[in-house]
Amino acid sequence: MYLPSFSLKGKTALVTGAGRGIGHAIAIGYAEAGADVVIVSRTQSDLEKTAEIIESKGSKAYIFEADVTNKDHIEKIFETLDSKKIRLDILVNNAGMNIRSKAMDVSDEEWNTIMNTNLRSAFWFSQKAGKRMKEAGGGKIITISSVAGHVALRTGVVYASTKAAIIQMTKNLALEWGEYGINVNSIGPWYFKTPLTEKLLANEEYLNDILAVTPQKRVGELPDLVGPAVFLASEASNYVNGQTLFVDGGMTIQGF
Ligand SMILES: NC(=O)C1=CN([C@@H]2O[C@H](COP(=O)(O)OP(=O)(O)OC[C@H]3O[C@@H](n4cnc5c(N)ncnc54)[C@H](O)[C@@H]3O)[C@@H](O)[C@H]2O)C=CC1
Ligand SMILES: C[C@H](O)[C@@H]1OC(=O)[C@H](O)[C@@H]1O
Repeated sequence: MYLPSFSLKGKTALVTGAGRGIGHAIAIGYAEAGADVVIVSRTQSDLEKTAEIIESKGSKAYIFEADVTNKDHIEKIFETLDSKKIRLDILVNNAGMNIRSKAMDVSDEEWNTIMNTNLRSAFWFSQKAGKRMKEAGGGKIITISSVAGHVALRTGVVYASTKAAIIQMTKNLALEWGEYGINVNSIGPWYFKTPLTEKLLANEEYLNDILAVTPQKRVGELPDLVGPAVFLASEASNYVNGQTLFVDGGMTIQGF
């Protein structure tokens, strides 16, 4: 038999930023693939809505209202998972944000907020999850980067720097943890309509600029991203390590 399993049945995944947007979609997609899901974000009401949908799919949802920039919150999440003996097979570092300042205008506060949310949190969650996955004999770590980590965009140098760093963090963690059966990969989306981007995408001129450099001439729909996220969380990607999968309608191949 050559076809590996794409199912996540019997697995437990932790998804940060699962209250809305891409994280919400991945959390539900994982439940549809059979996983139980630990969902983390700052907004309890968003988490409860996500949990309700996860449970409607026959999976368990574990809610953690937390700020991923607060290391004590991260510590508390893993202490709780350990005390409740909740396994961790899959980690998706999704939580992220952007402040689209020009480089000459970036403040210290903006730098710290974007770096702490997008990059620092992903490393601490990965370190905590990696230790448990090593003990368990393996696991899957997926971090959401961006095409902004690979090509220059007009959406901010600090955000782009965090997304490029995620690509390199992914390679280094894969190098160190591959022998423990841990697959560490990243997904680099182009534009998807979410609360983070809806104002931008509502601007017709801006949307036309996006489509002009997108071979598929459309922005992403959330199922376009959930498929690759399920692949990287499943046994079907057991020999894929340290990679960044750009889910971008062909944007990153666009030359002239
Ligand atoms: N939407 C898009 O077009 C693209 C998004 N991305 C990345 O995808 C990821 C998700 O983006 P979207 O779903 O669009 O964003 P969003 O703003 O719609 O959702 C982000 C989620 O992260 C949570 N979050 C943010 N800061 C947090 C914190 N400090 N602690 C806990 N939770 C926090 C929010 O509560 C929300 O649930 C981000 O890493 C973003 O950089 C990458 C490329 C394109
Ligand atoms: C493609 C980028 O990641 C996209 O650009 C933005 O302005 C948003 O911050 C998204 O992340």
